Amino acid sequence: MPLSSSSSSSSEQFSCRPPPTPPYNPIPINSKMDCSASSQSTKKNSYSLERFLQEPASPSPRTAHKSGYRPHSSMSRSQALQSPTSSVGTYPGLGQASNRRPRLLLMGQRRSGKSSISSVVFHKMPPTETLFLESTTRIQKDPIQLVPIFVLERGFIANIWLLHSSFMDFQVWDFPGQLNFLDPTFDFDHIFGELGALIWVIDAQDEYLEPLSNLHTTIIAIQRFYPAINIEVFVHKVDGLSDEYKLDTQRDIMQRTQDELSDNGLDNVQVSYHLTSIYDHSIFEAFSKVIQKLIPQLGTLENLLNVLCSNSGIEKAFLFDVLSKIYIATDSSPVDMQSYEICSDYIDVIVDVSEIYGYDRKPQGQVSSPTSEAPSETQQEEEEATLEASSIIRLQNGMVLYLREINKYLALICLMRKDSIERQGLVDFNVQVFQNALQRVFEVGR
Ligand SMILES: Nc1nc2c(ncn2[C@@H]2O[C@H](COP(=O)(O)OP(=O)(O)OP(=O)(O)O)[C@@H](O)[C@H]2O)c(=O)[nH]1
Repeated sequence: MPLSSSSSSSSEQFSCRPPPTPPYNPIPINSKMDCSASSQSTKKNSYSLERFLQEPASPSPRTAHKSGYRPHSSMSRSQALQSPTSSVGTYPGLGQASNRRPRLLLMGQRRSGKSSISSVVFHKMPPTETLFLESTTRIQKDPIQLVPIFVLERGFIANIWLLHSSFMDFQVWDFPGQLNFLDPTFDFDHIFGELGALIWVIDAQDEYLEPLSNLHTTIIAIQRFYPAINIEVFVHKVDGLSDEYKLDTQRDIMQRTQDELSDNGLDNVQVSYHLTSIYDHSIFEAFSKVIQKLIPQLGTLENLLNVLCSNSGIEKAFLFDVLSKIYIATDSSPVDMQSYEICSDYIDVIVDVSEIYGYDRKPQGQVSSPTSEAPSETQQEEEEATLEASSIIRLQNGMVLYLREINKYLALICLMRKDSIERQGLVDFNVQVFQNALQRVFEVGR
């Protein structure tokens, strides 16, 4: 939906790093990027942006975008809720390796909040409604995939598939707290084979020594056979705790885990810890980090975002999955919670506005052929079919939020100073280059 709003809102306490030195440049379209380089590097190497722009070959996602596109924003929230699909996407690298979806496994003691996390993040359940969730008794397998039904209905499978093969495709398994996977009746391989990440949820408001001991047993058991699994510990329900107590709890859990693993000769196991709550953005932030680790092209995405930021006067850029509000990549400057929160809230604003004022964009192929009676109307329809949603919000503290729809599921949200948006043509151009590069990166991955 071509959406362009310009409004003012207040935002206090905005901490951002100082602006890059102007003048900012258009991203040189013949610059090269190292797709395998570390995320910190913005060195230019093996992928030419010019090549991204000029290679004709296969039908480009951009064409697909034009021809089979329905703006994400025009999909109603209720549709999103009813759909079993979320939009974190299909990530070809992972899927291709095994032909099976990588899994995120949620484990932890009973009532620690596993089902609530899954419902809030992937099904948009309001946090307060999780109070009525019943205890899980069987393993819940939740496919999070992105070949949405309405794409097939629209008959643009080939084009859209290209577009959608760029995202992640995985399953979230909710493992009931009362089940013991070490029981010989459980198929260990079925549970842990193909696992991308094990998310262990600990209720920080409850006694956690026993769950912690179960976590240690689990890590020790899976390390022998599946050392590549990412182990993520969510120190959950921290909304009721003071800042000091939260950090103390996290520190204690880390220390005990480290000691236990060292005692068992597992000094090098990488365990990540996140303080989370479904009542604020922390759960989305934590999931963003978990999912980013499963995207092999993360370094490339970060490099592209770094180049975009440094050439356009952007302070912080996030590539968001709109439905889940998980960011799949950001530039390599540190993420501060306030920036993330305001960008995440911005998505809600845009989705709400689009639900009211959005409309179905006709795919290019369905735009009626020009007639002598109404040529201008057809032209307008064609133009609308090719426009991405975009929006700018000016904040009272001099910062600007810039949103640009990248494709059906992804949106780029940038925070910049007011003087950077004065060169909006330049920013738009650079974002377009970034968008094309992104599509090519995913095509190459496919
Ligand atoms: N305060 C607070 N409560 C939470 C949070 N997350 C979940 N809860 C509450 O914790 C309770 C248990 O949540 P569930 O999601 O059912 O827990 P579970 O781990 O799936 O439980 P089992 O299905 O028995 O394994 C619910 O009443 C939730 O509302 C949180 O971040 N903060």
